[in-house]
Amino acid sequence: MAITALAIGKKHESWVTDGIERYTKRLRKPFDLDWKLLPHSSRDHDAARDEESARLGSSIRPGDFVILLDERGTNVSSPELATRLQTQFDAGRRVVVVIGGAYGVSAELSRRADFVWSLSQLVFPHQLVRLILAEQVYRAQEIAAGRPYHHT
Ligand SMILES: C[S@@+](CC[C@H](N)C(=O)[O-])C[C@H]1O[C@@H](n2cnc3c(N)ncnc32)[C@H](O)[C@@H]1O
Repeated sequence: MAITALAIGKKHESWVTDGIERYTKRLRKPFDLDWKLLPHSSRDHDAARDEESARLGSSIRPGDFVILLDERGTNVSSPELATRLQTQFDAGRRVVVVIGGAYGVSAELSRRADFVWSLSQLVFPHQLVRLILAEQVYRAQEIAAGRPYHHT
């Protein structure tokens, strides 16, 4: 179990590192986030997207529950996210969250997703999406545990 976050770009940039650390270090199983950071493609646009998507896809196993972050997906509330994650943990599935690179992900990788999650219709830089993901997973953990971090 646990959550694997797959992202393009070998490191967290300095302007988001503190924030990502702040939340990641507070996570405990099964909500702990295991960051797998993959290199950018040196190619252009569609070729970069396809190469990066192939790399992201090769880190996904057949039984994984794949959440793709994409602004064209579905919005969920934080309590609903907590429930969705807990359901997958209860089923014994590893959750993999995919953050695309500058050009998003291929149609093939998109089809593999079990859930396409939109944070907003606004497009965010992928480094900022890492930070939002870390905070939302921490929030989901606290909601699932019944602790008061999330005020409704
Ligand atoms: C700069 S965006 C790429 C946007 C690009 N237009 C595309 O075709 O997907 C990089 C990645 O950040 C994530 N992302 C950006 N904004 C998002 C949002 N509002 N909701 C969910 N994910 C988002 C997605 O994973 C996206 O692939």
